Amino acid sequence: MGSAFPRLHVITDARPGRDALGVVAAAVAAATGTPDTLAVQVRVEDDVTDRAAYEFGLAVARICRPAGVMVLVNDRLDVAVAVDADGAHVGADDLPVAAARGVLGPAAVLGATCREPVSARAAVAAGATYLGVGPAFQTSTKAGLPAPLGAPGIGAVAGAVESTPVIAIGGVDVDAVGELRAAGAYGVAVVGALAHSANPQAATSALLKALA
Ligand SMILES: Cc1ncc(COP(=O)(O)OP(=O)(O)O)c(N)n1
Ligand SMILES: Cc1ncsc1CCOP(=O)(O)O
Ligand SMILES: [Mg+2]
Repeated sequence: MGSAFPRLHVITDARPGRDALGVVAAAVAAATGTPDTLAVQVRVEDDVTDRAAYEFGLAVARICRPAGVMVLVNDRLDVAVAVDADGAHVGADDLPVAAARGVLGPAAVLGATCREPVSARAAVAAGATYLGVGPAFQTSTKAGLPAPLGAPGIGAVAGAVESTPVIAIGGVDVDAVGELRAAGAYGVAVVGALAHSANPQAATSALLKALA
């Protein structure tokens, strides 16, 4: 893994019947030569067993590690440790940020979901190294979310935390990257933009180019 924090976070599509590993392999192939531009976040459905999540995380790590691509694990810190991931991502229903930092240790990458400046500053103070902020726009891959923040809402959080990278998530496609970056987002996280693409490698290349 290189020294720069990745601007593109590809999150595995947790829905049944999806070729999640195929998308990961395509994304990693698109990042050949620039591995530190990409992170892959292992995200599974809540009802997936820890054993299955672990096996899936190992399979993702086997694709990412040889290529030098960062691996993060959503929610399940034990799985993150067990597969020797670079870090993890937590939200409101997961371990608190300070507790997650305690589990992962000082060197790990730790992301926290935030939607507004006050909780964003608190997450950084508690040990978050990046923030996942959204939904930026309407999304079809996660239900029950609050109203979209739009680029201005993303920018409000980015302005509140200054040097902590803000990763915009939710309904993000390549056409939205410029607007989100202009608002202050450091990078973006995507599920559907790749999972719904007929050519996830080309879609990743386009996102990486827009983020460069
Ligand atoms: C980069 C990034 N941002 C936000 C999220 C969402 O995390 P969370 O709010 O805990 O929701 P779930 O993903 O666990 O359903 C994320 N995973 N990654
Ligand atoms: C996990 C998560 N949190 C907010 S939106 C989302 C899913 C990703 O959104 P999209 O599929 O629209 O990229
Ligand atoms: Mg979560």
